[in-house]
Amino acid sequence: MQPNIWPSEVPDFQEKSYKLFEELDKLGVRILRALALHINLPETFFDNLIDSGNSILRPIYYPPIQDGNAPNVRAGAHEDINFITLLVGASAEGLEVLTKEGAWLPITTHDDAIVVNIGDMLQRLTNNVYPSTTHRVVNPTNENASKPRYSVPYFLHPNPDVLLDPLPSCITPGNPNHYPDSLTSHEFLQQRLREIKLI
Ligand SMILES: O=C(O)CCC(=O)C(=O)O
Ligand SMILES: [Fe+2]
Repeated sequence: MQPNIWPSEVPDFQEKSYKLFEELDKLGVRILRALALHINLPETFFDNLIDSGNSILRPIYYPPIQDGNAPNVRAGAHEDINFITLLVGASAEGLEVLTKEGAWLPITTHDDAIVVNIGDMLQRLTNNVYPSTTHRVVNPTNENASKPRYSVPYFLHPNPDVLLDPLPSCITPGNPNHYPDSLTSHEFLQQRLREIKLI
């Protein structure tokens, strides 16, 4: 992984970013505990699968769109690769999630609300019991269209050696194993990064 770039123009950037990273990481542990209980796993089941600091806090800058003919989509429909993603409110609307009915639902958060998306690694581990959230970012149609957009997702990743094979408790006659090939989280990540041509 590339080293962090710390802008010197913003005095407390490094300290505040680390603080945000740590707080989102703690929140992620709590959310995974709730997700574990909901599918009858021990509450702390995920705790030692995510304790090696493999997660990423990624500030994203979407440039302003000044060209009226530019595509309306800033980030195309996709699923995140990791366990869960925590999104603090972005600087402008635009995030949309795909509902079960196949409609795009705009998600606009205020104040201290945090959006939680399930990623493909959790989907795999739970044999689709927790399906990953398909989402995209569109360009707003109001005056925010011509402004840049900032968003800072926290991608909570399992440790690289975690086996992402479906948990036996998530395999039932009605939900047979969808992922018979054994893969570690590291192998899964490499496979996905190759698919999207990032490596
Ligand atoms: O910009 C956002 O609000 C979401 C970004 C996103 O979906 C991603 O980076 O995977
Ligand atoms: Fe995403």
